[in-house]
Amino acid sequence: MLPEASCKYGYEECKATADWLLDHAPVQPLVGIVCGSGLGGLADMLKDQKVFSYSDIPNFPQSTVCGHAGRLVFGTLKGQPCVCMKGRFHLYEGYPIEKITMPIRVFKLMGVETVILTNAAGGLNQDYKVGDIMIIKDHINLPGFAGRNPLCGPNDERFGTRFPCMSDAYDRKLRQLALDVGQELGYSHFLREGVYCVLGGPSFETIAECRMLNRLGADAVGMSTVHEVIVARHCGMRVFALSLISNQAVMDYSSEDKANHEEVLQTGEHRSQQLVKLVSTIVTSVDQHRRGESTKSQH
Ligand SMILES: O=P(O)(O)O[C@@H]1C[C@H](O)[C@@H](CO)O1
Ligand SMILES: Nc1nc2[nH]cnc2c(=O)[nH]1
Repeated sequence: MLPEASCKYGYEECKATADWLLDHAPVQPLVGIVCGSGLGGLADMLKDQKVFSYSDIPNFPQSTVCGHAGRLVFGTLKGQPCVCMKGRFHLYEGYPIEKITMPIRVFKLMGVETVILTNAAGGLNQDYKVGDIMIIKDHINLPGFAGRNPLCGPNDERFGTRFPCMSDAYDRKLRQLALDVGQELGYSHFLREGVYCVLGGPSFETIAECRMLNRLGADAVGMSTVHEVIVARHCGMRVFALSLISNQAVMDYSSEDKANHEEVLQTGEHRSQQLVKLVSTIVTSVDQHRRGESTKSQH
């Protein structure tokens, strides 16, 4: 017997949402940006904005977490048409995993080619400091080990293949571009490259869990991004992702430190200017890169 098709957030619903947005938006976006906890300021960099409340968008989930405003912002960045999610969805909010990632498929159906994801994360790597920005080069999908993968269930070939590759999930050229841009901006002393591990949350990790994750090869731990990355790669979009190290994961039994959401939001505020500068310069360069590629292909 075939498994029951769970079509609640399937192709037709994503297409209806994408069509509705395209009918109402001022631009057709090529770049999609997802703002992490406390990083909603990234949306402010867009010019000529048109803002939609998630509650007004057909089929869209609602934000329930402080630091996630629940607004979709369309606009341009140096002429580049963009869409920015000011607020994302997390497993711990109680949403089905395919609902968390539904906006990524809506991005795809609106014509987005490159997705830039940001998050706040706890630093596991002992060389990292609070306020560092980590370019994600790879991930560990811990919920995926237990079968929680957004691609579980019937595969819709209109989005992508049944068995997508993930060894190249984080675009190498965009990572290099970010390192170059970071160097030009004088950010190299707080720019890192590392491995992000997703957990379900909402409780923060125990000391033993942090030690284990670090030994497994994770440099930072969080509660998001990976599911969105898997869905974005499944449907062929280019992915770039950043973690803001918002707090140091507690790894020492003598420490009095306690992870908390207030610190996460505060670090976002402190680093927001540099993060905006970094992301906006990358987006502008992505455009030049794309134009360069299309000029090349015409010759
Ligand atoms: O949406 P992100 O991954 O930035 O949010 C992180 C994980 C939790 O939602 C929250 C914990 O402070 O921040
Ligand atoms: N799981 C997890 N998510 C975070 N988001 C921001 N900081 C943290 C953290 O320390 N752990």
